[in-house]
Amino acid sequence: MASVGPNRYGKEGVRVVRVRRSPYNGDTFDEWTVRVLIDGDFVSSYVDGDNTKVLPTDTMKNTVYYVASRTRAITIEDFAKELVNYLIEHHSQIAGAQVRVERKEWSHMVTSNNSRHPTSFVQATQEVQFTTVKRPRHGAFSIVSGLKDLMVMKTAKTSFTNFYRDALTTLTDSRDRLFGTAITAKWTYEDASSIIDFDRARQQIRSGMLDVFCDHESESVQHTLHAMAKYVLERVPTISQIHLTMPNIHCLPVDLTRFGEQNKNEIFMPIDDPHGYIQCTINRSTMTKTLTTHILDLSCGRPAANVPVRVENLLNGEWVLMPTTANTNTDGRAVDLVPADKWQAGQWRIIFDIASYMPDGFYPSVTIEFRTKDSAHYHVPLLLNKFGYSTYRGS
Ligand SMILES: O=c1[nH]c(=O)c2[nH]c(=O)[nH]c2[nH]1
Repeated sequence: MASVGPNRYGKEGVRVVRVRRSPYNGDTFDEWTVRVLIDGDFVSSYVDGDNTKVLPTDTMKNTVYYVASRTRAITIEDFAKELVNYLIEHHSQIAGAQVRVERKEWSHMVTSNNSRHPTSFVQATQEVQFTTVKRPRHGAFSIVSGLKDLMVMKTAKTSFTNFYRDALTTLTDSRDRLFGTAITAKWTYEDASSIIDFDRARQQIRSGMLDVFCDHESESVQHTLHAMAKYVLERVPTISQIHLTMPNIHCLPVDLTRFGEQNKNEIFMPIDDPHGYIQCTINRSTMTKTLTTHILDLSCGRPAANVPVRVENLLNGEWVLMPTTANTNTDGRAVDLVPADKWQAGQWRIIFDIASYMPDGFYPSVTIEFRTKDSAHYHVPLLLNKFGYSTYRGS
């Protein structure tokens, strides 16, 4: 007997261009490619050829255009969330939906007199941004976002030495090779149902990866990949995991002695294939914990979600803002508020910006100052109502 296992279907490659018109600030231009997949009560369509519950994939394509025309979403993640919700809310036979959106970067053209042209755009990079947003009918969103084809190269601080050797090893140590790769990064949001500024997170992740790539004293692709992922996890608290793929696009020095010339490490031959291929997933749970907090709203006995939190350290008599800024999640928590390399014994303060959470409260913001004796994990919560607050050293 044959039985139908997991199945899903949908539309792939729905291409959408969206122009948002603004006579004052100039237009915006988005190019998205969308894939919609649904699962649910569809076994009879496979077994009996019964199409009565089958939402045509052609209708799914139309739904993409319809939701695109109505949405106020700026980010691909928020658009994908709306599309998932629309499909689940309008079709009772759907048990779960997932939407993938890929976005190509078009930016305003800058003309030769250095002004941003309001209605002309250029695609200056091959880089693609993407997201996959999923939700079961009775469950929470999960969101994995990323970018691919981010081409980078470094010509210094890159070696590969002291590697394992056997009888077939011909590679020699190199202390001054080139390191070129096309980065693919995929990260998972910890609490995808909370309000997240997805574009800001993507920007922080992208620039964090590139900062590390530039300055890292690389012993290998593996070594730099890990440093990039760790740095990003420490600075972007809304993500719980990052997966990086970094092919090693070899550039081999050309032997110029055949032509009576010396190669001063300047002339290389790029090799497409074969190439090295390095992948690794780094999870937050395997990392050192630093400072965490949570806010409990005592007026209703519930966690206070989406409250902006920042941390400062007293260094040489001045308060220095830490690079990690966070909003509390739906459990009222904010984790890893300080990057591990900055977490040390000293005087610290957490500033909770509660004005928007409690607009009629007495305190627009609360600052909690405390001293740490070491770089162990500290948990400093805030218990809050409209007219009072308290705190304690938690664990
Ligand atoms: O950074 C590298 N990692 C490797 O695993 C490897 N293997 C190799 O031949 N060259 C390199 N380079």
